[in-house]
Amino acid sequence: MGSPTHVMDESMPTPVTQVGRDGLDAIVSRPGRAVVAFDFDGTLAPIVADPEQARAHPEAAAALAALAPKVASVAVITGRPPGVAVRLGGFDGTPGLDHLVVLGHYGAERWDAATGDITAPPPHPGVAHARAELPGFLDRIGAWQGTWIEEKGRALAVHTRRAVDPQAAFEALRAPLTDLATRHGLIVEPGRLVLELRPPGMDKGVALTEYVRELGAEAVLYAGDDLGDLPAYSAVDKLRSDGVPGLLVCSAGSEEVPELKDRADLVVDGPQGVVGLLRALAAQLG
Ligand SMILES: O=P(O)(O)OC[C@H]1O[C@H](O[C@H]2O[C@H](CO)[C@@H](O)[C@H](O)[C@H]2O)[C@H](O)[C@@H](O)[C@@H]1O
Repeated sequence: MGSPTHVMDESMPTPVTQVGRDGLDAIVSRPGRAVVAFDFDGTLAPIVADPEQARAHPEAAAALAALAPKVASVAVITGRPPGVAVRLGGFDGTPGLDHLVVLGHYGAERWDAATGDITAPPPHPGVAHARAELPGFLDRIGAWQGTWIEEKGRALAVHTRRAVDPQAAFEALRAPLTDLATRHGLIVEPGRLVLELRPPGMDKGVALTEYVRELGAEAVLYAGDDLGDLPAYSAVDKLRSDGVPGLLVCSAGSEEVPELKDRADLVVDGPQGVVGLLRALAAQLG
């Protein structure tokens, strides 16, 4: 694959791959049959050291709102609890986003703007056990200073961005946290300097595929930046092979996760580039 197109301005870019161009053509020619879906952190929201301080790019909600009435659905698919993504994104009550869907916790929970309701399965008992064990466990294994636990309700995220050597701190935790997660029937979801202990059985690929099927969509766009977005990338590949054209976008604001760039049809410069793409697409759809 060649070097993907980078979006710097707000003209509609040309995807570097033929399948990506076909995906974009399908979205533009039948927008009312298209689902456009976005990851939150790193894609709609710039990465910051404290997850609670993260906010969607200041123009993201308006750009999503300009696009939403022109397509079948705009969705946010995130590892965050859906209510947190809605709050940090400023999505609730935004005119134009009255049908936004947020698939949170990698698709395990769903928030519908139309009702304001969150639907969620029962909690996994392993999370409570892991929660009780985790602080002492991190002390015992000598986790790097600056390592901290984000309480997510349905999951626990161990962050290393605040350590002196975040990547070394991350690598040192990977195997022991995988052991702990396995003992409690959980999986480890690696992300950008974060290892999340969460229930198995759902990922962004399953969430995206089910949503596309639910709507009977005939084209799909997915934009992401992190390892947790790779299942959604694979889902778009599979949908394409099943006859649903798709466009894969990588929000590449840093070199933290190089894995997505090579698989993307289009690379944009972080959340600012995603906002530019949203605007360009909305303008093209008239
Ligand atoms: O699926 P996403 O929307 O990308 O959410 C994945 C994780 O995002 C958050 O962590 C990331 O963003 C933080 C704020 O910018 C940053 O400090 C951290 O290093 C990143 O990994 C969130 O805190 C996690 O719970 C999500 O799983």
